[in-house]
Amino acid sequence: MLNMGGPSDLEEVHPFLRNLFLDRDLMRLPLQPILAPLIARRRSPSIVEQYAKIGGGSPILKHTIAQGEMMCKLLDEMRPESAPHKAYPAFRYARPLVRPVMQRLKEDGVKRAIAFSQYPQYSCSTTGSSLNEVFRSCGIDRDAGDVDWSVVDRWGTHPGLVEAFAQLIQTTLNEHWPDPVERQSAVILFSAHSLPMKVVNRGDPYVAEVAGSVSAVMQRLGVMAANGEGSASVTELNAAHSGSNTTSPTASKNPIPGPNPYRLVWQSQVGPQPWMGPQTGDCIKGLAKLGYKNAVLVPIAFTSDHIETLYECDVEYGHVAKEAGINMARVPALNEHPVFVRALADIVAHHLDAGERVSTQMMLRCPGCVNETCGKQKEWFSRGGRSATV
Ligand SMILES: C=CC1=C(C)c2cc3[nH]c(cc4nc(cc5[nH]c(cc1n2)c(C)c5CCC(=O)O)C(CCC(=O)O)=C4C)c(C)c3C=C
Ligand code: FES
Ligand SMILES: [Fe+2]
Repeated sequence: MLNMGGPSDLEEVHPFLRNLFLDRDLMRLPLQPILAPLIARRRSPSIVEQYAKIGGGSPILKHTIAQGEMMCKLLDEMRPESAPHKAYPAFRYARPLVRPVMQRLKEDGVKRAIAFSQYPQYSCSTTGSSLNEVFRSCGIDRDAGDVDWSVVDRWGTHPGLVEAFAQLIQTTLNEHWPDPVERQSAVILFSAHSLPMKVVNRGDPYVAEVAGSVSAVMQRLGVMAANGEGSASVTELNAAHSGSNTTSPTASKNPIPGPNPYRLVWQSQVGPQPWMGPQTGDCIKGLAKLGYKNAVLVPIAFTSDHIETLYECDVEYGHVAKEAGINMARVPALNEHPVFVRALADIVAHHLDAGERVSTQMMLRCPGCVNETCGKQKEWFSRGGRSATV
């Protein structure tokens, strides 16, 4: 279960940031081996403060272990022919790091493994970086035994993922806005970690794939609305509209039944370079200026809680919304949601049934890619992780 990971305690913040700034698949810096620890040291105090405010560390390992155990239990029932299934969290920047995990696979005598990216949408800066690290650990160093590899690299429109998001959004809307007119007026802001424009323009598929997830979730919410399971029915809206003195101009003028209005927005950009926009914070302020009163924030590109949901969304954007006069709710991260965990098991079961080593889409490098490791890694995985010619 490949992911970036997060510091489990405050002590791990510096090594986590150092590993992140050292990652040449994520960013290229001059004199990187020297600069990375220095930048990490400079950024550590403010990041330590953020992790201290969310309970002293990232909960990502706890969630990944729980998701893995639940997924494997389901898989053992669904696919006895490949049982027992076992999940190994393997993180890019925090413990358990990819390299020692590859060593454990060897010690455990594993013969068949799936590199299962836990990022639903593919970016070379996230999934690509993790796959490159697996390749470096096993393909180049050959320190992980003789494992037959395949890859699950993207699943941003899997029906189970879409269903879990749609259910979580609908529940949040229902709970946060008991009044159907107010509820219907809430703007759904799908917020994803941004990408530098340099990466987008190289042909990285992430931005388009996140948009694909958003479309699929909105389509599902539309079906739920049509079936009367959605935000508000026509009768409900008409009844509420006739007697309502709602504070939101957009709500009282236009009570259309159906899914809510929505936008895809981007968060967490760092540094002075241009990044994909519009930025989440600016959008919250902009909506307030346009007269909107209600918004719901959906973390669409990460599967468990982390500093971006718990600190940036809840603390920072919570503050922005309050200042701007927006009543904002945050949709919970997927974490151990049963529909989501079943989706993980279903993705693996289908992958095993299909017998495909890598997806066609994974084999296509970014048209602007200049990172040779990407090409070697893809070739290596397409051969099942065997006989690398490096
Ligand atoms: C799908 C999600 C993410 C993408 C895409 C992504 C790209 C990306 N990130 C940086 C630089 C930084 N990211 C940092 C933290 C961070 N990044 C993500 C997710 C994605 N990044 C998360 C979830 C986190 C937080 C970890 C946590 O524990 O919650 C940081 C460190 C924090 C900081 O210093 O502000 C940096 C730096 C780049 C350059 C990039 C694409 C090229
Ligand atoms: S950067 Fe996308 S394939 Fe290399
Ligand atoms: Fe990031």
